[in-house]
Amino acid sequence: MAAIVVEGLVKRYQDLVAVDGASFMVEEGEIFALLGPNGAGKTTTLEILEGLRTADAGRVEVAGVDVRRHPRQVKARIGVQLQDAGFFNLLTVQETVGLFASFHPHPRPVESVLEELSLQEKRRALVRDLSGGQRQRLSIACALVGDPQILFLDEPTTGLDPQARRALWEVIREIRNRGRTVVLTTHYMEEAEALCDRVAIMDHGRLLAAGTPDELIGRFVPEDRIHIALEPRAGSAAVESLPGVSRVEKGENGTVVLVTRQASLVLQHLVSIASDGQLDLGSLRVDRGTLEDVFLQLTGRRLRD
Ligand SMILES: Nc1ncnc2c1ncn2[C@@H]1O[C@H](COP(=O)(O)OP(=O)(O)OP(=O)(O)O)[C@@H](O)[C@H]1O
Repeated sequence: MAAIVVEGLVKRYQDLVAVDGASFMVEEGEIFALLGPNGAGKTTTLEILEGLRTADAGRVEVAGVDVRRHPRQVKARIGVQLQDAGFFNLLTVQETVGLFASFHPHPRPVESVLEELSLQEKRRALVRDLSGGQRQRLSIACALVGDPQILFLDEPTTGLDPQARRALWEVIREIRNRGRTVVLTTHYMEEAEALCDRVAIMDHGRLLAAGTPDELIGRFVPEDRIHIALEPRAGSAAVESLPGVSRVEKGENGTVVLVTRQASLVLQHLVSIASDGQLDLGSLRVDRGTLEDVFLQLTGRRLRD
């Protein structure tokens, strides 16, 4: 069953169309990302799903409930990560999660949520003494303590160092593995690729494409690039005519790049002619397309220009 259904969503701020007819679905039990640059309309979309803003047009169903008609019922089923400005600096971690637990009719035990977020050892620490990564985990703990079916995270890893970011990915995967649905926003392509089951790419309020990272890469950047360093005496002629090679480009440091939609076929042939002694392979690397390339293909520009 779908956890979320969005159809023809439109939101305007005066003359600006912040969300321009977005339609997508989120399946139960998946990690789903709205991915796009600053100003793409991700937060606006998320806040409409959460019942915090009203749409100008379109239909939004969350956990089977129409958000516009029954916002309270929706709020009882979701968890929303607040930015840490909402915390009291002089409360401890345990007191903060306990406070959020008191807002819900059937909260989870505070202790089990602290454990899930690896915050047990910090339970007596004051909020003001936490690191950036610990604050992010605390804000997720507060969103989880009400035992929501669907968890919303707005840019959960922004500002974290790579290690804290990876630790948080693990936490988010665990939440999914416990059968919950996670909807997040990010402008990190590699985060969406590594963490999310499905992504929707947004730009200027429009939803450009949605699918698993593999589907999007397969659809929009179907070519792989096989970089090979040939020993000086080997000519590139032997590899240029291999079956499956669409074209040959020059790579860095004199490498030859075979562009192909059939990487495994080309690799088999490469290995076979190398073992026949017809080719002396120095080194070999296969580059697949990335979501960054998908974005470039769809918009003509890089995400982080
Ligand atoms: N309350 C508001 N009033 C007027 N314009 C707004 C308001 N909120 C957002 N906008 C505008 O709507 C557009 C979409 O903003 P939104 O915050 O949804 O984008 P975003 O993709 O979440 O960006 P970011 O990654 O920077 O958070 C932006 O151009 C923004 O300036």
